[in-house]
Amino acid sequence: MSVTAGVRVRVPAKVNVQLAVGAARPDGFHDLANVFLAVGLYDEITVTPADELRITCTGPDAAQVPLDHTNLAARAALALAERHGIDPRVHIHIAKDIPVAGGMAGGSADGAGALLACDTLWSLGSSRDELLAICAELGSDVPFSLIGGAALGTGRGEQLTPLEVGGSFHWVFAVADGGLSTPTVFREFDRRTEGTPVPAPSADPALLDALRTGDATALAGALSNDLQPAALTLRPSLADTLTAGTTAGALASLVSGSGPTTAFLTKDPDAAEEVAQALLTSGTCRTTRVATSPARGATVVG
Ligand SMILES: C[C@](O)(CO)[C@H](O)COP(=O)(O)OP(=O)(O)OC[C@H]1O[C@@H](n2ccc(N)nc2=O)[C@H](O)[C@@H]1O
Ligand SMILES: Nc1ncnc2c1ncn2[C@@H]1O[C@H](COP(=O)(O)OP(=O)(O)OP(=O)(O)O)[C@@H](O)[C@H]1O
Repeated sequence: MSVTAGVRVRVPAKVNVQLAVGAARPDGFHDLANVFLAVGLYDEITVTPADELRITCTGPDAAQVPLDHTNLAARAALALAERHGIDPRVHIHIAKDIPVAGGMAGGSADGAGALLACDTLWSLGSSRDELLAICAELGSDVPFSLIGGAALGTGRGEQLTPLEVGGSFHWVFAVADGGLSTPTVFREFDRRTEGTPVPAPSADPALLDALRTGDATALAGALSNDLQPAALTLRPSLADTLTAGTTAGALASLVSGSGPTTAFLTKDPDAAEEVAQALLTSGTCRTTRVATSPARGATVVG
């Protein structure tokens, strides 16, 4: 009996250490200055040849993941297959560890991972730029999931400039009950800013410097997220989570992307464990995760 080997790809989650949001564009998207940092929480995507395109998912949040062709992993396989005239008959298995609808780009990670895995399985040898172009069609966060590390995303977040990171940063993530819809959070941003001029978004030089030098205290002073007030309006209980983490000794806290996951920067791994424990005890979140950044982008691991 012959066994056809699959391809396994590991893809990290992200936190936005700066998310500067401009006014809504005519296409409904917002121009961003989006400073992405990949964190060491991973989904693993395995693709194997099959009779038809099929998705399965395991992990604590698996029940919330769509298993039809709206799944970003399926969309990635279909987009790549179409471009190369291939019949996308693969089984895509997602071992999901990234919180779903948590503002940590979990679906985007699966899209980028499936794209790299199918490209490898089908021996297409696409260039990084070809893969990035497909990623950008799939979603604003997907290109960053492919490259990982740290990067400034402009346009709607899909135009990436890699950034230097001079050290490790230690994070705690507090996972909330239920998700927040990204479009709803952007709409709330629009409602809050209606009638006031929204400045063009730009990256904060102090923040880029803190990343470059690996200075956690300086990074803590520069963290910012223009979507945070909108996320807090939609989910007021997140304010208690943010307070619980800072009271427990985090250097700084913020909502991760569109939320509702909250992120806490700590000075070292021991402090991260302490903050995670205090957050759990506070009862202001469903669970916590500790992770270090930066992390490598989508990588074939087997
Ligand atoms: C909040 C972030 O996660 C920060 O990294 C991203 O901006 C969202 O990226 P994403 O989930 O990949 O979003 P997409 O799938 O591209 O877009 C989903 C929806 O979010 C809103 N959206 C997204 C990105 C952007 N620059 N402006 C927007 O207004 C739009 O309503 C869009 O229809
Ligand atoms: N592979 C996938 N994993 C999780 N959700 C997916 C996937 N594909 C499609 N989705 C859909 O996308 C929605 C958002 O899920 P996701 O976990 O990507 O959110 P997010 O982390 O907040 O995204 P972002 O940070 O990029 O805005 C889910 O509610 C689900 O319906």
